[in-house]
Formats: sequence, structure tokens, C-alpha cells
Amino acid sequence: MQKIWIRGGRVVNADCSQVADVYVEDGKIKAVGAHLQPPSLAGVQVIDASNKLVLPGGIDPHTHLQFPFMGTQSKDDFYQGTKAAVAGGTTMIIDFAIPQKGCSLIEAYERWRSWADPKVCCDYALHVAVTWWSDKVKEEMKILAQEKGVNSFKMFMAYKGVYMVGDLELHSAFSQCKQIGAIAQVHAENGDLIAEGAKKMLSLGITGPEGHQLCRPEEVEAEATLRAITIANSVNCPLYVVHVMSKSAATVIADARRQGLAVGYFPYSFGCYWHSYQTLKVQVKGKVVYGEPIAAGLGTDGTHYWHKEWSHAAAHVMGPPLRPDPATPDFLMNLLANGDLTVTATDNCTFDICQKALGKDDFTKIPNGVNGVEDRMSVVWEKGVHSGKMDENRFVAVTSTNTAKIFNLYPRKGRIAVGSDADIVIWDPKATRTISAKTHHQAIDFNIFEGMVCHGVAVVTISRGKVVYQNGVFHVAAGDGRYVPREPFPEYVYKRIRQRDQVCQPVPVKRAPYVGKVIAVAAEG
Ligand SMILES: C[C@@H](CNC(N)=O)C(=O)O
Ligand SMILES: [Zn+2]
Ligand SMILES: [Zn+2]
Ligand SMILES: [Zn+2]
Repeated sequence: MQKIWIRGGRVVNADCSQVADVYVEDGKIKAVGAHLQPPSLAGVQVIDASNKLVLPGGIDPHTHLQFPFMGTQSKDDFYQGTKAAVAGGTTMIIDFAIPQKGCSLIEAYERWRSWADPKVCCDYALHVAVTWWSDKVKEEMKILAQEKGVNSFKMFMAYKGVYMVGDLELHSAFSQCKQIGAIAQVHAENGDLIAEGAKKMLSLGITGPEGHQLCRPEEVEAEATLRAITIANSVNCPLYVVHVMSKSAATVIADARRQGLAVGYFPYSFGCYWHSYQTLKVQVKGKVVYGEPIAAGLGTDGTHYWHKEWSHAAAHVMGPPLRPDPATPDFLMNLLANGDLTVTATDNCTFDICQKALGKDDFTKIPNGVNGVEDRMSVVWEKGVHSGKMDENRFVAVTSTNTAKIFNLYPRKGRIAVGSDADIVIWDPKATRTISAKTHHQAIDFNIFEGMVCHGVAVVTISRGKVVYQNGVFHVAAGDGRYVPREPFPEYVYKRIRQRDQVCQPVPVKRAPYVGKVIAVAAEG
């Protein structure tokens, strides 16, 4: 393990910034403070961070590396995808183990572990998808939470016939998540409406990528978002909405989060006389829901689906679609800056043009997914911080700390502090870089941010105490990353859930039994 002395930078955490040195040894942060003097300089790598920021490494809670999907497999594997991640300042990803319907969740978890462990260049964790329901699924969720370090489960409301589950299954899965102290995640789109919309577009001869957006407009996302929030709230389960792609879905989440716990005292009267003033505790319960916009939705939009070149349009196909309303990225960034949306991810699920061409005659066959894992941090810095919408501390919150807190990784991850893992990025806020497929480190021949000039560049990336990227040079090794287990019942989330359980428990009204007449019911006949 390296000994590293980061000198003269400004250490930026989600809650505060300070000019301080950072000393790293054995993969951990050993000291943070002004003018540190390491115990000895022998074998210490000194990094001059003057005029730079020292940030907690980014955490990307939503990737699909080497994911078998729609007849092919996503192009960035666990090596190339995590190598690209560290080049952009991300030092941890959370991927998804997704069982086919009827198959074991635990077997899917083991399979993804076998793919990732030998290849990852940085730390990772796994969400597990619930793509069907049974007592076995319920039991396996409990085992995954208690023994395998999985505290988050994703349910798809789209991909009818493949991953989609219905409302009752959502209710069961959310109830079990609450029971075992997990976070319920949803892909919120109405899969039935998508299927009907796709048939309609194809019948109209619309086979191109524009059909992908036309068949699932943003109200299809907003409706499912509200439905998921309503079902989760009915069992007081914390909900995390992945890839929030539209203004209307983001507004649904913002409204749900804003409902405070209001206790009102309302006199009420029946008939011709006033009851004594009664207090009727009306609790409009705030909802424990988190929204995850992704780099794609924050950095670009769905006008590309109308591009004349088929491959350019198809390269942007993902679900939910990028939205053609060009005001969407700015709207999402505003809600991210003000706290209505909580974390950023990428949903990195890349397919190159010849893979996308599986759908050249039918947009429903275009493998869904776009890039982002390398560019997320720069896109959020450019569109969020450089634009003046958020400060450096909020940037750290939405690219690292909030994810760490929600998934019970904090403060091991998501903070520059003594005892935390040495996942650190030296960030140059003034440098710029032009994003391009010609220079990116991802496995595909297209970049949805092509040509975008971003302020905010990762200069040095340190993964658990090892410099893995410095001034454009990689020092990664496949398998250097570790699987990070996550305990259930994250305090950041479940403290509120427990409080709501206590305060909002409905109780029966005490009243004398009714003793008056009852109408005779006509005999069945
Ligand atoms: C299957 C996976 C990736 N693809 C996508 N978002 O288009 C997802 O839906 O999150
Ligand atoms: Zn999804
Ligand atoms: Zn374009
Ligand atoms: Zn996804």
C-alpha cells in the first residue's frame, strides 16, 4: 500500500471546505490538517494539490457493466468501465445483479460477483433486481440483506414480459424491503402503456429512434413514479427512483418530498349542533423518496432522436428516454441543486453502433443504454457548479456523499476524514476538457456528450490508497477493486422511517357500539 501526502489543496466535503493536507497510509486516510508533517518521508508519494480541490471519490450508484440485455451484452465490462470511471474521478460504482423471471436472486448475485471480482479497478457494490415474486424471492431478499451485504433492491415497472412486475408484487417487494431494512428502487415507467404505444408507432410506420420517445412520453414516467411513491408510502418503505429523466417525474418526486408532517387542529360539526371542539390530527405525511437524475439527462436531451443520421439517433436510445423538451437538463439540475433530487448516477449501459443496429428496422429492438461513467463528474461540475447553480459542497453531496449515506457506506465512503477509505480525487475546477469518443476510455465508438467542453477535470484519482490515475496515465490493475458489503437499516434513511412508524400509526376511534335498528336484508334468492 502506498503512503501519500496530498499537500496544499482545499479539502471539500459535503458539509464544509478547508485548506488542509491529507495523509494516506494502508488504504485509509490517517490525517487531515493544515501543514501536516508525515511520520517519515521514506517511501511517501507527495502530491502537490495547490490551487486544486481534494474531493471524496465519486460514487456512481447506477451502472450495467457487461450486462446481457436485449440479445447482446453491454460493451463496457467491469475492467474497462471502472478504468473509465477512475479517469473521470469516480472511485466506486454500484451495479445491478438482475435475475431472469423465475430465477434465483442469490444465483444472480453470485454470477455478477464472479464477473466483477476479477476485473474491477475500483471498489463496487451490487443492487439486486426483483423481477418476479414468490416466497422464495422474499426469503432470498432477506438472506441477501443479512449475509451478502445487499441493502437495495430494484423493481422494474417497465420491460413488460421481461423484468416488469405489477402493483401487488411491488407492494409485496416494498413490504419486504421495509422488513429487512433495505432501500426499494424502481425503474418508473408504465410498461403496459409502453407496449401499447410501441404497437401504435410501428403500425404508423414509425420504426426509427423517434418512435422510442413517442411511444413512452414523459407522462408515462410521471404516472409510474407517482404510483410507486403511493405504494411505497402505503407500507412506509423508503423509495429511490432511478434515472429520473423528465420534468414531470422530477416534479412528482419534489412534491412528495415537500409534504411535511402537518399536524392540524380542525373543529368539525355534524347536523344542527356543534360537537365540542375535537382535535382531528390530520397528518399529511412527508414521503421518504429519493430521485436519481443521471449524467445523460443532466447533460443532453431527446432532440437527438430526430437526428437524420440513424446511428446518431439510435446511440441516444435508453429507458426512460431522454426528453425532447430542451429545458429538461436545466430543470433537473435546478432540483438537484436545491435538494429536491438527491444523487447523480449514469446508468452506464453502453452498446456500440453495430449493436444498436439490431434495431435498425424496429426501434423496440435497439438495445437500451448510453454512456456516462467517465463523464458524470465533469458534466455535473460544468452544468451544476460552473453554471452557478450549486457550490462545491453540494457537488460532493450529489456525486458521492448522499449515495454513501443512503446505501449505508458513509463515512467509510463519501468523506475526506480520518478513518475513511482513501478514495480521493484531486480536482482542477478551472481546467477544461472536451468530451469525445476519440479520447474517452470507454469501449464504445460514440459519446452522447460529444464535443461538450466541461470545466472540472480529475487530475489524480486515488482508489483505496493507490494512485490509479494521474495526469492521463493509468496505474490500474484488474481485480484491485473490492466488493463492499452494505449493512441494512441505514440510519440516514431508517431513522425517519422509524419516526413515521411511531407517529403515523392509525388507531381506531373509541365509540359506544351502535344499538339502533338495522334494515332487514332480503334473503338470497
Ligand atoms: C436496463 C437498464 C439499462 N438501460 C436503460 N436504462 O436504458 C435500465 O433500464 O436501467
Ligand atoms: Zn432502468
Ligand atoms: Zn445529436
Ligand atoms: Zn439501469
